[in-house]
Amino acid sequence: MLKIAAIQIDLAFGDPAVNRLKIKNMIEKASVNGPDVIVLPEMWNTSFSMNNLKDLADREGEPTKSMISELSRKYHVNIVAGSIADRYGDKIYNRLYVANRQGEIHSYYDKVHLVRHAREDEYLTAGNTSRIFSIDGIACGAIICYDIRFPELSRALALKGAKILFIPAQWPETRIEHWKALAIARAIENQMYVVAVNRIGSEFKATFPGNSLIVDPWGKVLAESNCEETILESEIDIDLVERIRRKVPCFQDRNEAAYGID
Ligand SMILES: NC(=O)CCC(=O)C(=O)O
Repeated sequence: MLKIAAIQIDLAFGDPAVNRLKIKNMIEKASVNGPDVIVLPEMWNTSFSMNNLKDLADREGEPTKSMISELSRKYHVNIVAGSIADRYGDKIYNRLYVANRQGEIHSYYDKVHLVRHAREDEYLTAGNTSRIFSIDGIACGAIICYDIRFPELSRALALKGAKILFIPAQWPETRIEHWKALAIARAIENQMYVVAVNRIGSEFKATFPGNSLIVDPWGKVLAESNCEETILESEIDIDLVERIRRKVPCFQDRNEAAYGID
């Protein structure tokens, strides 16, 4: 069994120092119950403070990487460090880092689909690949928020062997039905666990209702939060992935030749 702890919080707009402190405190709090994996929400250092992003974003992952590395080592826990605004030269990525229990940052993922209707693409550089990473020997993948609308990306991760899909987000209340339905759909169609972590609070005209979810590969919601600051916890049985893939063998019945996709 793998114990998941998803951190659902409000974020301070454009104030990385305040957000870092909050994240640190929440990781400490979550660690009390001995989780195997802690998961953080999207763009938790700066939030979507786009006009100031060049100044506020991390530089090549710092100081976030050092902080996450120290905390994962201290609490002997894997951390899927949500995503942060991360500047490399002139480019800023919406980037997720992964740390293991030894404090090694061993993988990262850059949000592939930027929200054009919210002008994310004017400030951020999109990623161009999906990545598999290991958590205690289990193949996992991550996508970020809007990426959930593109089933091809989650499917690519499933085909590469992912058994757990992590989805940090800042998903607004106005489209919350989509969030829940899509999280469950990604779990069912790929027969994998989905850990979908949203924030709460509000920014400009958007309100974020939380509704973080942990969904099993059958589509059953194991844990769901409402609109408050919380640590959403669930234990997951990774063997269930194979049991369900044997019972309903969709992956064996795929017919790529018929799909007409290169
Ligand atoms: N931060 C996001 O990617 C928001 C995505 C969203 O609101 C939507 O897809 O709807």
